[in-house]
Amino acid sequence: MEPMIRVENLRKQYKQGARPAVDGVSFEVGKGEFFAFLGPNGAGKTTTISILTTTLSKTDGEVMIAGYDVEKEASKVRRNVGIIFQNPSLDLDLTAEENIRLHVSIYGVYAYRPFYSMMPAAYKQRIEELSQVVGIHENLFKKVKGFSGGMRRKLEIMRSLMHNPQILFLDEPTQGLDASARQSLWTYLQKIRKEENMTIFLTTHYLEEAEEADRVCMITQGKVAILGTPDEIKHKLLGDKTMLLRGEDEAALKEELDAMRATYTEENGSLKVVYSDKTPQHLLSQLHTPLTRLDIHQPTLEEAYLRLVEQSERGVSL
Ligand SMILES: Nc1ncnc2c1ncn2[C@@H]1O[C@H](COP(=O)(O)OP(=O)(O)OP(=O)(O)O)[C@@H](O)[C@H]1O
Repeated sequence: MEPMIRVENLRKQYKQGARPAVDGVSFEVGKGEFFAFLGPNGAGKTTTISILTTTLSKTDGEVMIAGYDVEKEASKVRRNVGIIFQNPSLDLDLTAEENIRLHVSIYGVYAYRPFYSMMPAAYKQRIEELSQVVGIHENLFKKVKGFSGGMRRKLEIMRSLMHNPQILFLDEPTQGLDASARQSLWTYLQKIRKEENMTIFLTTHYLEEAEEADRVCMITQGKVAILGTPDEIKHKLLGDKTMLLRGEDEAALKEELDAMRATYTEENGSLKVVYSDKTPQHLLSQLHTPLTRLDIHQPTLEEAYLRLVEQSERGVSL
């Protein structure tokens, strides 16, 4: 099956750039996949996402979106994608619904009618459906001027979904939102993603937003540095997952760990035990020796990312 996004050897050299902003990037994203694209400032994320969404031309390479070539079939690509950029682009003097009506008519999804009541039933139904999902149903007919930052983002997301896109591109969608607005936005995005089996392509500087991604691609200086599931990336950059245990009876605890062929080392009177499942629960549930210490360290994507950036600054290649 053709992937939803296929990028092969993508390169972008800006006229004034000393080196290519994107330098031979390749990856594929499948249908319904949640793909996070991460990297430090200036790594080439916005350049890549702009090429993938047809707003910037590439220098070299091949990019297929929903089976269409970004350059030869740009309008078909646009019909299949929804885009949310860093800076909101709403008309504050219009109501939420008017903003959407204008957008869908510009994009040729529905012909423009001067009143909501005159719009086709399919449009009204989609508005009803989506406004419930993103939680702005009560405010549909109010001016955007009075909306909070979180509500404006929800409206943008709703607007970008009106034409049933197969892929949603989100370029730092929660920039400038407070923690609770960020969380509620993600709840809605995940809900929409499940309901519509939509592919999500995300760039973000909030690493915890990428923890739930199916796969993560980290780029540095225009090149893919690492690509894999969050667990694979953490393992590759941070090594084994471990916990510190101390038993009431150390010999008995070691015996139990040996019996289950667990890997461990001794560290300041505790045992540093490696676990490979998502959580150490399975391993712990098999121990009978009472524990006097249990310290579990769950590595985060943020730690993995910081390690990568530090290695890239030192010129270490993976
Ligand atoms: N129009 C342009 N002309 C010349 N160079 C550019 C242009 N736009 C971006 N660049 C350069 O290309 C590189 C990649 O920039 P890009 O904006 O894609 O990075 P980014 O990963 O999105 O960064 P950020 O996290 O800061 O948004 C940077 O070195 C940047 O200075």
